[in-house]
Amino acid sequence: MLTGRLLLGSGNGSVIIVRNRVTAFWFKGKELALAFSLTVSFARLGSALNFFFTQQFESHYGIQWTLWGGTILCVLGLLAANVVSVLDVVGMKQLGLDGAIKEESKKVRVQDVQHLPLHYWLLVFTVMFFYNGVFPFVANASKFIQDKYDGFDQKTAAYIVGAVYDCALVLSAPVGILIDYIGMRGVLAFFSALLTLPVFALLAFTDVPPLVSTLWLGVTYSFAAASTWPSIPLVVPQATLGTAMGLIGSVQMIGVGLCNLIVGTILGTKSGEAKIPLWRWQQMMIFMLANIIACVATSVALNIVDKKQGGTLNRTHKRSPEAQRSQILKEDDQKQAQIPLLPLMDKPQMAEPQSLTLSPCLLLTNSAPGTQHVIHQPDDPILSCNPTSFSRSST
Ligand SMILES: C[C@H](NC(=O)[C@@H](N)CCCCN)C(=O)O
Repeated sequence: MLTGRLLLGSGNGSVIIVRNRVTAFWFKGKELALAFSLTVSFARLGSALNFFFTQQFESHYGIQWTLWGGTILCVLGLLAANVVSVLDVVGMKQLGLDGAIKEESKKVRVQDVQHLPLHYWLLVFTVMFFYNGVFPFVANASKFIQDKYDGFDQKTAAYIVGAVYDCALVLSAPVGILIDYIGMRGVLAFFSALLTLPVFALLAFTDVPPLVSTLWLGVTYSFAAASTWPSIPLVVPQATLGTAMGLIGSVQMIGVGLCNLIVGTILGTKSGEAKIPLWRWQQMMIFMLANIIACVATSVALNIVDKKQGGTLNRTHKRSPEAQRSQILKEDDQKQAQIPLLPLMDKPQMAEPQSLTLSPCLLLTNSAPGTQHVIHQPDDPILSCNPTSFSRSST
């Protein structure tokens, strides 16, 4: 069992890192928050389907067929991953970026982790503390509801807990669209954490129906996920994005793992049957609260640092089609006037010969026959590469 779960965790963890890297690469400067939020929605759809159907499937067909069902789903995931991989490679080649990305990635060393910006580390801790309050709670909440409130059987309690993920399933995409338009990632991360505080206080110390708290948590969780994860590509260089995504996932899950151990110690029972006294549940909720308070603190620090460094997180990075079109027209005019590419840069310091910053989303091919347009996106740390491979080139 442990071996199986370790294998599942390592496979699943790697898939998440690659998926995040691919999403960040192809959607940066476009609907990045929506793209990330849709991955959260589909993950939560998986949780909801699992929640509603797996037990019934098992009681009809037995554990062996249920496990084979899981295996078939993994094979489907493998096929989908292959399709994504082909699309990624073909797309990179079409943009002429494949060689440059490989070159840049080769230069990334483990020591580079220490050069990841303060922004990034504050995001890591904001994410870790937030999820420390959510995942261990969701894992134990069904038992809590049965122990604390009268009249809830196991199934009803499980449905009430499931409301956290059902809410995220529905809200993630609209929240992603909103964030793509308004930016405000740092501010929303802060408010998501702040507004999560009452959830645990209500559960621990009042008789307000638990569904209110789980729906509320579903809303703040949707905003927290949609504002934090898509912020990472905005603060780290493209070549270290895979490392940055992997690291944040590891720190997050180490935090959640440790919290699960602490919660286990607080609740003090291994038996699923015995009723756990309310004071123990209250201690657990206070522990969840402490994590969310830490999350509020790190998100405040995140916003302060972000403001000092130009406000990248709270700005919108999505370009309207008009903005993209006017940039193309501007470049066309300059091309006709035989003005070289580099003076197009908005920021003079970005125009150093060794460091040209590009997003694939702003590299438009075929807008004029045989011509590849390279459009600079200001403040975009996505890719540092040799300008000769990217300047306007005839194809
Ligand atoms: C987007 C976020 N993803 C994660 O937290 C993953 N690192 C781990 C998911 C594990 C779920 N059992 C999320 O799902 O909110």
